[in-house]
Amino acid sequence: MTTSPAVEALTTPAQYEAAIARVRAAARAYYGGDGDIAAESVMDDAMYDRELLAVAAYEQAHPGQAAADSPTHQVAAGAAPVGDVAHTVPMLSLDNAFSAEQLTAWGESLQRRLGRPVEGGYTVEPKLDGAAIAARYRDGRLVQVVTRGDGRFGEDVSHVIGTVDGLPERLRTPATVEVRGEVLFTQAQFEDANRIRAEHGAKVFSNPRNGAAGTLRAKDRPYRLGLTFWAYGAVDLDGGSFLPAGAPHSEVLALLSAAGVRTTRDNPAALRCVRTIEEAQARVEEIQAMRPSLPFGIDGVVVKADDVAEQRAAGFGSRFPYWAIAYKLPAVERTTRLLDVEWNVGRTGVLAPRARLEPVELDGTTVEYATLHNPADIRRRDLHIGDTVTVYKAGDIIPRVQAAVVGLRPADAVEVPLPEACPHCGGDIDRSQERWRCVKGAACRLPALIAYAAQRDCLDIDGLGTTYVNALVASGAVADIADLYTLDLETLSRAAGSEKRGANLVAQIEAARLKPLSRQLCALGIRNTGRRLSQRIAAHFRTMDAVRAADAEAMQEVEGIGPEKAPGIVAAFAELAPVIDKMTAAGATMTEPVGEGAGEGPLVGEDGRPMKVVVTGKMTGPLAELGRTAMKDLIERAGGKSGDGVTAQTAYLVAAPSAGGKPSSKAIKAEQLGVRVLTPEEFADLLGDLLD
Ligand SMILES: NC(=O)c1ccc[n+]([C@@H]2O[C@H](COP(=O)([O-])OP(=O)(O)OC[C@H]3O[C@@H](n4cnc5c(N)ncnc54)[C@H](O)[C@@H]3O)[C@@H](O)[C@H]2O)c1
Ligand SMILES: [Zn+2]
Repeated sequence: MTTSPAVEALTTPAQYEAAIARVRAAARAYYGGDGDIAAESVMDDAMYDRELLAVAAYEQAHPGQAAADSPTHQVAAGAAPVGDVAHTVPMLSLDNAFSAEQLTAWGESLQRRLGRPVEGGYTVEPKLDGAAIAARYRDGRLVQVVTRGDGRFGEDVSHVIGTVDGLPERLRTPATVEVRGEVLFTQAQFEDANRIRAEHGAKVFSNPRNGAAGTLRAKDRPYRLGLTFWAYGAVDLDGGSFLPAGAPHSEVLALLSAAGVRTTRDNPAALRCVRTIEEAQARVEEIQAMRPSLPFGIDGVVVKADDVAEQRAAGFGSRFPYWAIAYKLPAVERTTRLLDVEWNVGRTGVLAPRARLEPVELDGTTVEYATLHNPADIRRRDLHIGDTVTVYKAGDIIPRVQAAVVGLRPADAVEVPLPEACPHCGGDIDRSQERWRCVKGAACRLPALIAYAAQRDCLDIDGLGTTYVNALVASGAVADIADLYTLDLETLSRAAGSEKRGANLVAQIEAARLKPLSRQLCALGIRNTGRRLSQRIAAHFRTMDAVRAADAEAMQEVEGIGPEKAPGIVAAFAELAPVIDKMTAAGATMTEPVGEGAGEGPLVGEDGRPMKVVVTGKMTGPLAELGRTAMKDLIERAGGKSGDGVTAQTAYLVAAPSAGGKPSSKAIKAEQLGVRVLTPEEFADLLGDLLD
């Protein structure tokens, strides 16, 4: 699904060495190995992972030429700052899987190592995107905190004791134990941290992970930043009196939780025990679905063998244990180039900047625009046109520009220019607040909005030319679109200069009022929704009430509205609530007649709307040859709509019975929601001759 930045296969020793140098330089910047505390990545993770895979592929193909100190077999690519505190047991990294197939392959390799099936089951827990630490407790008191470092030696960062939520200074039991886990900024802590840093004139952190890693290592900052901890393991240091020998992973974490440490069990995406890899995969998908709503970053899901004896039997490589794997989720942060900053004037006259970017693949979608807040914020982030910037996307929120990678700034980069006059009307700008606005306020855009609404393919009020509109706005008779519907003959005659023209306008406005919902939507002039999209929204929802009730997810069911546009459109409807109420009160039509835009076919519902169909797994029988796109086409030709996830609105789930007899996670969901599940054969029957 996600396309990745291309990395050429390495074919010569020179290319191989150059790739290693790039990986190492990126890793040094990433882990702060150059001694720079507020480390700044020069490559994004997706690119880094691709480069590292290319190095590994070359080493597989040319085993004799692999460098002894290759980043492929060193923790942190051998580039993290190493301290002088020896670890009790090495702190390793994790092997990665990027697909269900790779997770299955890992399960099979684990079985091969054990020489029999895994009996103790697996745990599935979030992979928190922060920095790893080992926290040593003696008799229940936290005495030392150490970073991962190179896995064998770490840095003493005990100065953070007392500032990390979830890592208490005292346990509820006098245990002597080393707790291992991840330290990070939650989203809220990250925003606080950047606010505090801005107040102290310090550079803002480019992302929560780098910020947390830098904060761990910074010993004498004049301010304190709150961090959060989640434990994902422990090392017994008192001969089994706190952690019984042989306690499975899940039980170790339960004991830590009981002792007062926050663990991956105490998390909205909590650790679960499962029996099979299929169940693990289903839980991975659940956690992935939760990701946008989590108040902190995760970059994957970790699956581990729960049983300690099985862990021991599987063993370790130089870089990672064989009994655990990180299922990586698509990147939510990428770096790309800032091409330009555009300024739009909002309905109330606010000047809103947005960044135009070199298109980049982020969390499964291509991103070309990102939010910027206001001029002061642009200056705080020290953004230049031409900069390489980090772009961050949490859930379905519009992506935002986080920071510039100052180290990569080209010589000809220029500070982002700020507007000198209103970009819409050319008038003066009120700069008294952080958000700049046109001094005309709402009146800045109103004449243009009304002229737009009056066009033929919108409300079609032919006689309402620019001069009359300006007169109506200037006299105060019209302050929004809804006011058009309440204008009387006298006011219109005055604006138009004669009673005859006034009467003509009254008749046209009366006709406009009766136009269907799609035209009324168009007249609202919502950014990103032209005439066509207004038609689709109206055909999909049928009533204004349904449109207003739709959240971003529901809005995306309209063809042509993706995760990028949906939140802005939903927000615009909310903002326009008073105008819509006024239009409704003035008698404007707020429904769309069935027929207009409604389809025909076996997948058209009784209400004339397309039925939602979700397809999962490989097709069989008469549909065996059809891939994803062909199935989607077929569903649409039948008048339906294809969707990715099973929801209460899904009409059918088409699923081949799985080979192992185990229902897929979608099938389980369908059953829970009472959605009908059809075999490919049954579905083919339903479609009838559409298949030929
Ligand atoms: N952008 C760059 O330039 C750059 C450079 C180096 C590394 N990286 C990124 O860093 C990652 C590799 O770094 P890594 O070797 O530190 O490994 P990693 O972060 O991918 O995975 C290992 C770490 O995961 C952490 N973790 C979080 N939750 C866990 C859980 N529930 N159970 C166990 N461990 C858990 C542990 O700290 C462990 O050390 C890659 O994703 C790579 O893209 C990026
Ligand atoms: Zn203006």
